[in-house]
Amino acid sequence: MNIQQKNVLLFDLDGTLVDSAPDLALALNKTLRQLKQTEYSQQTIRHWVGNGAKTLVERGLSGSANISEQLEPALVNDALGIFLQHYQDGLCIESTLYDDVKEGLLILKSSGFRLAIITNKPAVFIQPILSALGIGGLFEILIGGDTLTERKPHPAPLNYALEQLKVTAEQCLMIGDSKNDILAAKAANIDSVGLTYGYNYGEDIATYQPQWCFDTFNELLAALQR
Ligand SMILES: O=C(O)COP(=O)(O)O
Ligand SMILES: [Mg+2]
Repeated sequence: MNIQQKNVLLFDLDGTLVDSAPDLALALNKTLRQLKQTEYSQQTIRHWVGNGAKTLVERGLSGSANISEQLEPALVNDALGIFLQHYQDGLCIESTLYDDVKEGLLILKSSGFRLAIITNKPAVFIQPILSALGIGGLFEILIGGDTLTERKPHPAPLNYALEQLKVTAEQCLMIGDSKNDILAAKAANIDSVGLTYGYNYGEDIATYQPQWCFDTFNELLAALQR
């Protein structure tokens, strides 16, 4: 289907609209320090973002994107609680919208597109981050990694969005930076856009074959408006 025939845009959050890695890294390193574990650079932690808070904490404790089988569940549990508190206390200190996101979303909204957020981060953080960055009132629904029992790359959050918005898969476009977004979209029969500037574990998003790839938010905007 042609990209101009889409009228419902399902946006991923981290790495797509918001460069949230600085604050995720700050909170993770505070957690690791408190637990007397090794800390990591923001550059390293960027490659660990994308599967929600618990996985990020497990990767931090493992020092790798591959989670160690030796991790103690009690340590993970403690670390997750500490991390969520630190992140809550500093949700938007260094996080920023990517270039042209605010202006672009306002144009899309006023041109009649319906907008939704489908992220893997805990739902409780979504609205405060959107509000802090000045894009709080634009989205009809906000779906987090804990809204349902399944999260991206599972198609459930996308199917749930279709139900809530009462729209068809054909009307929708999933827009994300990570393979989780593209795989979830394919499993839900929704066309997708891969944005190349976010976090995808250091991999090229084109490898996952979204229908379209763009290097900037403005290129996406231009394609939707053409
Ligand atoms: O917080 C994460 O793990 C990633 O969230 P995202 O799904 O918005 O990219
Ligand atoms: Mg993302």
